[in-house]
Amino acid sequence: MKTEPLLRVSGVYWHYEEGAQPALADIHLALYPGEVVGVVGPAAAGKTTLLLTMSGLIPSNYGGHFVGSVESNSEQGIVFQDPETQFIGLTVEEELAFSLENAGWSDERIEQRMVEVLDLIGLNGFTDRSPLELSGGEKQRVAIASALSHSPELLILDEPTSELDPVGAREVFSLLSRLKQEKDMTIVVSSHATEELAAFCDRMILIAEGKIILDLPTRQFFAQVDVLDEHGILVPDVIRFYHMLCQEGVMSASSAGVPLTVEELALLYKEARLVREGSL
Ligand SMILES: Nc1ncnc2c1ncn2[C@@H]1O[C@H](COP(=O)(O)OP(=O)(O)OP(=O)(O)O)[C@@H](O)[C@H]1O
Repeated sequence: MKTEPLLRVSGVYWHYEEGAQPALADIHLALYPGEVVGVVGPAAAGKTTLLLTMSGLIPSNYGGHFVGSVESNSEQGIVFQDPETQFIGLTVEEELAFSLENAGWSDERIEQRMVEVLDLIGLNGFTDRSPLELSGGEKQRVAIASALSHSPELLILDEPTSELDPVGAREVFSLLSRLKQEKDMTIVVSSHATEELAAFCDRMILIAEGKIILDLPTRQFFAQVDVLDEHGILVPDVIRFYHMLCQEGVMSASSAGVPLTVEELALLYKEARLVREGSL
C-alpha cells in the first residue's frame, strides 16, 4: 500500500494489573495515511484496550504487563464513548481553546483555529453554548472538534455513537465522512453500528478475546458472514438480503464482491434484471 505507516503495533500483549486474563495478545497491525478503519467485536473483546494501545495511553497511563511495541509517526486525537467525561470548559469556546492555551498558542492563533474547527464540524455560532446543554450528536461533534484542534493526522474514536439516537449517530458519521473526504484524515473508529461502518470504512478489524480474528478490506470483511455470525457481529441487512437473493437465484454473486450500501445492491439488482431480460 502507500508509503510508511503512521502507526505500527508489533507483537503486543497486554494484561491489566487487575485483569483475569490478557486483554490483548499477539496484536500486529499497521495504519497507513488516509485509511479509515473500523473495529468491531463482542462485549469485552478488547476494542477499547486496542484503541488505548494505539493512542499510547496503554501502557503509560495504566498498570499492567506490556510486551511488544507501538511505533507512532503521527500526532493523534482521541475521542471517548461518553463526551461529557472529556469536557473541561464551561462553553464550547473554552472547551476548544483549553488545550491550545496549554500548548502556549497565542490568542490570535487560537481564535483562527477555533473558527476553522467549528466550520469543519458545522457548529458555527455555538461558541458561547455550554457543551453540557447540547444534543448528544452535537456533544460528540464538540468532542471531535477538541480532538481535531491540534490538527492530528490520526483520529481515534471509541464507540462515538453508542450513546446516541439514530439521528445523532448519523450526524457523527456524516462528520467523519467529511473529514475523510475533505481532509484525507486517517481514522480508527470502534462501533457496533456495522451498517454505518460498512458504508464508511476502507478496512475492518474484528477482535475477540483480545486477538485479531479478521483484518480485511471492508468488502472482503463483510463477505465473511459465518465468522461474523460466530462472533455475534451484526451483519448489515443489505448484505444478508444480497446473500438471500443469490441463494434464491434472483441474481448471481457479483465479481465486485458484496454490496455495502442499499444503492450498491439496487445497482446489482438492476444489472441482474437487465441480464435476465437479455438487454445486457
Ligand atoms: N482497567 C481495567 N482493569 C482490569 N481489566 C480491565 C480494565 N479495562 C478493561 N478490562 C478488561 O479487559 C478486557 C477488554 O476490555 P475492553 O474494555 O477493551 O473491551 P471492549 O471490547 O471495549 O468491551 P465493550 O464493548 O464491552 O466496551 C475485558 O475483559 C475487561 O474486563
